Amino acid sequence: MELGPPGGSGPAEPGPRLRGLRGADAAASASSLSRFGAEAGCRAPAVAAVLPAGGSGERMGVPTPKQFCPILERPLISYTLQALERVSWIKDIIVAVTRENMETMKGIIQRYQHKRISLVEAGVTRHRSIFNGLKALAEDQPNCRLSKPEVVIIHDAVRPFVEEDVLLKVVTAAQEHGASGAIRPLVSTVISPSADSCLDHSLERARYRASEMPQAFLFDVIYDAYQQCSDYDLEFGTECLHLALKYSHIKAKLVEGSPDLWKVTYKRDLYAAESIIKERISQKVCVVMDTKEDEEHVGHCLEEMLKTELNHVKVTSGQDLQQIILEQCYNFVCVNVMTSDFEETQRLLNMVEESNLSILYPVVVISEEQKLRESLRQGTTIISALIKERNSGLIGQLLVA
Ligand SMILES: Nc1ccn([C@@H]2O[C@H](COP(=O)(O)OP(=O)(O)OP(=O)(O)O)[C@@H](O)[C@H]2O)c(=O)n1
Ligand SMILES: O=C(CO)[C@H](O)[C@H](O)COP(=O)(O)O
Repeated sequence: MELGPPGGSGPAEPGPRLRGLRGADAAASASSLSRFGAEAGCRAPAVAAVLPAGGSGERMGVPTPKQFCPILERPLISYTLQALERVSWIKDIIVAVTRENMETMKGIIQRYQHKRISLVEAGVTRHRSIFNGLKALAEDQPNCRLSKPEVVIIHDAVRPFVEEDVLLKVVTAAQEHGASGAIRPLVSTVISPSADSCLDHSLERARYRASEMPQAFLFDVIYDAYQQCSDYDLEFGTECLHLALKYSHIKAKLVEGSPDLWKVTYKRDLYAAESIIKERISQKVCVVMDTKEDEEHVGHCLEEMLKTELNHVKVTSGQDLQQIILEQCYNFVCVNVMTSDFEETQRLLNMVEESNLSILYPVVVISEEQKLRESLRQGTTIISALIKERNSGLIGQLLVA
């Protein structure tokens, strides 16, 4: 078992530019847990998360385990970690990975500057991987820098679209009921075949639900259950809520989850995940103008036109760039009207690269006011198409219209 930040020194700290917003985010996020807790009549608990990431992804049918498969050039697991890291009240994130993928995982943590992560060795089944994660959090582990949380979230590494609201709901429900999990309506009816592959019986679909993730538990409830459960459970079990019921006699509170909580399982799920990510990061675009006056002319018109295609369009001067990057905008359009030396554009490129997230940021440069004025509609169509398509071959390119 490996504990503590991977790679000795752990992932690099964010630069001072990034710290400000994260601090503000953290405060807002932490208070959301206390507020939520207060509304539900509970106090904010200490929370950690365990992410099983030790599978081989057989059903995906590709050699790389699915959690390491790239989506827009970034490994799937990195999106899941990012989703959990955004939630500042999750103190520790324990990821279970196989020994052979330990270095790959450390590389991902380093590359994407993931925080609050500890690695443990995965087991041969999902339940065994989760159990290893829980053991790392239990108080009695020697040389362990982690402390036992009151509530532990369990979430598959291959469910990247988990939002803070559902995490809050399962954590608060776990605090009250001992266990909680996200559910979804069934898409297909569940039937039971007989030995000769004939229908034995079918279930009434409306009465059943699909069990999804995240799930949350009072730590002692789920840890006790894992300590008591049989080898058969650890080998063939698929449901943590069931272990809490069977061994700790806790009936989990079920919480309605969003459709995006599904588990990436087959190859087509990677394409679906990519589409969702593209859709999300295409919604915000920042148009950087090189002079104030232009905002009233080309910039203003461009902004208005882009708004017909994209949700959030913000025109800014180059001075505000740092703030825009802090707000995690993923698309920049530089309009160089007054100059042709691309100084401002180069500054933007440098900042985007330094922010270490550049892989997701296409940069589009439109030059020459006259041309842009003449074909504003065409320019808008090209810009929106580039942003929505996110062809990796165009990332970081200077496109001169
Ligand atoms: N020994 C295992 C098996 C699975 N998992 C993790 O459990 C989660 C959900 O499991 P599943 O979707 O079944 O993943 P795989 O086992 O990798 O997929 P498959 O069943 O297709 O092989 C995944 O994040 C997976 O990495 C794990 O930590 N340890
Ligand atoms: O949905 C789930 C929770 O109930 C689990 O993700 C699922 O049970 C994992 O099982 P498997 O690894 O066999 O796909």
